Amino acid sequence: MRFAEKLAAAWAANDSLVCVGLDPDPQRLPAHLSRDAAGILAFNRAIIDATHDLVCAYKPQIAYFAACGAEEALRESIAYIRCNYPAIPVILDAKRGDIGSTAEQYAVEAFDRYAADAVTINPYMGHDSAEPFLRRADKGVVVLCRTSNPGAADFQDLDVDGRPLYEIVAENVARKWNANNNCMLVLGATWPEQVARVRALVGDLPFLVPGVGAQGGDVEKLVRAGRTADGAGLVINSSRAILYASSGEDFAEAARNETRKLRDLINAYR
Ligand SMILES: O=c1ccn([C@@H]2O[C@H](COP(=O)(O)O)[C@@H](O)[C@H]2O)c(=O)[nH]1
Repeated sequence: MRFAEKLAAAWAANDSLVCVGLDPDPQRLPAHLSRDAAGILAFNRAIIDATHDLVCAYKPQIAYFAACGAEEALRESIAYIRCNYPAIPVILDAKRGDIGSTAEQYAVEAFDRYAADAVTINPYMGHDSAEPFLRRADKGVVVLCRTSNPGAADFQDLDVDGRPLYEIVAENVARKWNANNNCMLVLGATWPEQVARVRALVGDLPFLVPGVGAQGGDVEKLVRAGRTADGAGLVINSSRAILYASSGEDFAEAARNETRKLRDLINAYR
C-alpha cells in the first residue's frame, strides 16, 4: 500500500490525527529502565503498545538514537511497529538534504535500513536533493515548510517577489514535487495563521504538524486552520508531553491517557 493510502486508512481506523513522537531522551527515561539502547527499546515498545489504537502515525526523531549510538534501537522500534501494528505509518524525522548522490544514501537509510514509511527532508538544496526520496513512489516525503521553532521566520519568511519563501516552498511541493502523490509539508502548530495560508494554497496535501504539547501550540486554532474539508489532512505530533507524562513505572499508562486526551481535543474541532 502506498503511503498516502496507509495514512488515510490509519486516520479512519483509529479516528485519530495524533502522531506520537518517539524522542527517547536517556536522561528522562523512568528510573526502572536502563539509560542505554536496551532501555530505549523497552521504553518505545511500552509507549507503542499503550497508544497504537489512538494514533495515526509514529514519528521517531533520529537524533535521539544516533546521539547515544542507539541506531539499532531505532531500527528495532520501527520493526516492532511494522510487525505488531502494521497499519500505523512510521515517519522518520531526519530532516535530510544534500547533493543527489548523498541523498540517494539517505533515502536507502530511511526506507531500506530503517524501513520507515516516510522521512522528513529539508528543501533548501532544491529539487535534485529531494528527487532520490520523491522517486520512491510508495514512500512519503515530508518537506519542511514553516517550522514550529521561534526562529522559523528568519529565512522561511524572507520576501520573494512579495511573498514569503515558505509559500513558494509549499506551492513547489504541491505542484511539482508531488507527481507521485507522496508529499507532505511540515507546518508548526505554533503558527496557525501560516498553517491557514498554506492550506489555502495546496488543497488537501497532508501536513505533519509538530508544536502542540511541550511547545504550547493551540490545538483548536491549529485544527480550524489546517483541517481539510473531510476533517483530516493533519498528522499532529506530540512527543515530550506524551512520553514523559509520568516518570514512574506507570509511564505507559500516563502516555496513553495524554494521547487519548489529545485525540479527543483534536476531534472536538475537526
Ligand atoms: O518544525 C518542526 C519540525 C520538527 N519538530 C520535531 O517534532 C518533535 C516535537 O517534539 P515536542 O516534544 O512535542 O515538542 C521533535 O522531534 C522535533 O525535532 C519540531 O518540533 N518542529
